[in-house]
Amino acid sequence: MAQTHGDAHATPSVRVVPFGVQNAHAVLRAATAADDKYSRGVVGLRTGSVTYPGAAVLGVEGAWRAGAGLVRYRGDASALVLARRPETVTTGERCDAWVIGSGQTIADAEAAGTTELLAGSVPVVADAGALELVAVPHAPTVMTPHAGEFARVARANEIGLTGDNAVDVATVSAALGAVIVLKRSRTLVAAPHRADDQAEVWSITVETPWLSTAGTGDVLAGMIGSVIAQRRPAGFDELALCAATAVFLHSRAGALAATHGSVTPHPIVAMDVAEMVPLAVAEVLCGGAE
Ligand SMILES: NC(=O)C1=CN([C@@H]2O[C@H](COP(=O)(O)OP(=O)(O)OC[C@H]3O[C@@H](n4cnc5c(N)ncnc54)[C@H](OP(=O)(O)O)[C@@H]3O)[C@@H](O)[C@H]2O)[C@@H](O)CC1
Ligand SMILES: Nc1ncnc2c1ncn2[C@@H]1O[C@H](COP(=O)(O)OP(=O)(O)O)[C@@H](O)[C@H]1O
Repeated sequence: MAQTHGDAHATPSVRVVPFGVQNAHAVLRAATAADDKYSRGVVGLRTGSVTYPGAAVLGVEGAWRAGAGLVRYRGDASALVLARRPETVTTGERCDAWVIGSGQTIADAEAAGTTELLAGSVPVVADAGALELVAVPHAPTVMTPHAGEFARVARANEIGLTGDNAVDVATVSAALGAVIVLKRSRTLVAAPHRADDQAEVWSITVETPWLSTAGTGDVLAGMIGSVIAQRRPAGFDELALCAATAVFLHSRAGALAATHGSVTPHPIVAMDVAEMVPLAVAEVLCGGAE
């Protein structure tokens, strides 16, 4: 995948485009009789740590629930991951996408091989502790910062921010040559663009504020890896579509979880969101709410 680097100091012209069910429908595909677990997509996670083993469990659950044919887990939380999801394979390195950094410090992410993965050719989803290790990525990379992490990434790479989120996400994406998913109540997804082109930024308004609960970002990172592994995107624009599709599914799953059993939305936990992802996938596959 060719990299595109813009001028980090230029203010790009940006068009914000809402990402909806039809966009997601064009990215996902249903399993067919010709499929096997490998053709369905293999996603690998090097996530979690002794301090945050739960992040690994949540990411693995998100990866399975979004439809990957096989999920590998390599890291410190194998016992917990297998207790929750015995389907997970804890050996092997061959994957269609990697997820790294959730539940890790920068040192944990370095020890887990982030640098080696970023130097490879398999797409990488860089979350939490892996974010500041992405300088000029070589692997096709999706970065998934929340607002605090986004500011830290910009500072670490000496990229000035304007305060306009759409402009800033396009600027950081162009400067780092990576897809950026800026997670908020309205999540923005930008792919690297040429400095002289208008940047298109996908926007997904998260359906329920109950999604603002610890660990939902870890679920999302696994889901993004899963959609990438299934789709095997050919370039940055498709990589961004995969990331936006996972954000859309995550938002729908959050809304389904928050209204499960009652019309009035209610509190949810991150695992509730992961458990509703298959229903969100079904909605998208049939092109809209059932
Ligand atoms: N069960 C598990 O294992 C879980 C594990 N987890 C793992 O924990 C690790 C730490 O992740 P984390 O996001 O809690 O801390 P971190 O990135 O250092 O941010 C700290 C500072 O940043 C800011 N800030 C934060 N959010 C912001 C926002 N939305 N919007 C704006 N600002 C925001 C805020 O700073 P302030 O604004 O207060 O100055 C805050 O004090 C990470 O590896 C993650 O994967 C979690 O996923 C939970 C479940
Ligand atoms: N007010 C809000 N309304 C809707 N969604 C939100 C809101 N605040 C955060 N979110 C979503 O919640 C998730 C939180 O992710 P993150 O900050 O990485 O949490 P964690 O690290 O605890 O997993 C993101 O998907 C984000 O878009």
